[in-house]
Order: sequence, then C-alpha cells, then structure tokens
Amino acid sequence: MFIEPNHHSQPKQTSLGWIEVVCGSMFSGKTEELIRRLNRAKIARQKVEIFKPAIDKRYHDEDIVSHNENSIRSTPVNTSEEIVLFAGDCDVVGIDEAQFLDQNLVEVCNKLASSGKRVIVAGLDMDFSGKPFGPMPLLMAVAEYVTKVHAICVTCGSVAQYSYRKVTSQDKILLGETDSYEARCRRCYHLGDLA
Ligand SMILES: Nc1ncnc2c1ncn2[C@@H]1O[C@H](COP(=O)(O)OP(=O)(O)O)[C@@H](O)[C@H]1O
Ligand SMILES: Cc1cn([C@H]2C[C@H](O)[C@@H](COP(=O)(O)O)O2)c(=O)[nH]c1=O
Ligand SMILES: [Zn+2]
Repeated sequence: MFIEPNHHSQPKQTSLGWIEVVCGSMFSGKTEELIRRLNRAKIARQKVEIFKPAIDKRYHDEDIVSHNENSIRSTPVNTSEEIVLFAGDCDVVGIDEAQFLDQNLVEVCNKLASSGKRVIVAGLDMDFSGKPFGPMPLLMAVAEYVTKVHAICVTCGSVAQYSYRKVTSQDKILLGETDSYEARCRRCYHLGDLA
C-alpha cells in the first residue's frame, strides 16, 4: 500500500520523484491497481497524466479499461518519448501496458522521476512463452518500488503468474482477452493442453 506524498508542500526543484512498477500476468489486477493509485493521487489534488500505447485499442481508443470495467481517461502514445512531451508540469505519470512500448521507456521514466514526478508503470512481466516482455525487466531493475500481482489459475484455482495462450500464433504481440489467453499457475502452464 502506498501513501501518496503531498507534492504541494515542497517546491518541485527540491523534491525528487520515483518509479513504481506494477507487474504480473494477464487478469492479475495490474490495471485495477494502477487506476486505484491514480484515483487516490487525484483525490490528493495532484496533477495526473496517464498514457497507454496507441496499439492497445481493445476496449477503447483513449480510456484504460480493466477486465472488470473500471476505467480512466488516458493519452495514447506511439513512442515513449511522447510521454515526456505530454507530461508537462504534472505531479504523477501513469503508464499502462508498458510492455508494448520501446526500450527508451526506461530512460524516459528515469528522466521524469529525476525531475520530481511520481511515475507509476503497469505491464506484463512475461509474454505468453514465459520470456521477459519489452522494457518491463529493465524498469523493474531501476524502479524504487515493484509490486507483483497475481491472478487465479483458471484450471486449478492456485495463484497464477503465467499468461497461457490458447491459440497457435507465435507472434510476440497478439492483442486479446479470454478468447486467446487464460491465467495459469506454473504447473498448469507447463502442462499445456494436458492441463
Ligand atoms: N483468472 C483470473 N484471476 C483473477 N482475476 C480475474 C481472472 N479472470 C478475470 N479476472 C478479473 O480481472 C480483474 C483484474 O483485471 P485487470 O486489472 O484489468 O487485470 P490486468 O490488467 O492484470 O490484466 C479481476 O478483478 C477480476 O475481476
Ligand atoms: C501474454 C501476451 C499478451 N499480449 C497482449 C494481450 C492483451 O491484449 C495485452 C495484455 O493485457 P492485460 O491488460 O495485461 O490483460 O497483451 C501479447 O500481445 N502478447 C503476449 O505474449
Ligand atoms: Zn493451475
């Protein structure tokens, strides 16, 4: 649980920011947790700017939407550098689906945090094949705080950290929901179709 700092009590130049990463599999609650932290920052009257990769248009062009239909308005970006341009003088930067952004996101987040902003990044730590996804592992390395959230294995009910792909595509990027993916624990993930 994070206690939101009061950015109004200190001049911006003297306060350092930081990076928080929220990671895990699909359906683990990353977006819910991101929205929760951003809404609390808004309640604290902090200026919040929220971004998502433009390719993720599953539910809505601009809104970030969780699997249980919580939503928050965001700005779609094509590159991580656009985040620096649009962040302006905000106190808090939120980024969802960070796994789809370029590796430069690490430098962008460091720059934003060093300029006094709280940066909250959510994304998949692993792709469907169990490999680290995009800039997420590097972000986890440089972040002050990393929260790994877990889903429930749809096969056995255990704690799930894998996003099991139910269709044959081997493309790293394949947008989808329960049509193409399910959350699985280690055992059921490795059992594959036998689970
Ligand atoms: N297998 C599952 N395990 C846990 N939650 C699930 C599962 N399938 C669907 N959900 C729903 O997904 C919600 C989390 O959605 P969301 O925050 O969008 O996850 P993420 O961004 O990690 O994919 C849960 O609160 C729950 O309502
Ligand atoms: C595992 C995996 C997922 N994706 C896609 C599928 C969804 O569109 C998003 C993840 O969304 P969520 O908010 O975390 O549920 O990523 C992909 O393209 N490749 C993968 O390997
Ligand atoms: Zn299982």
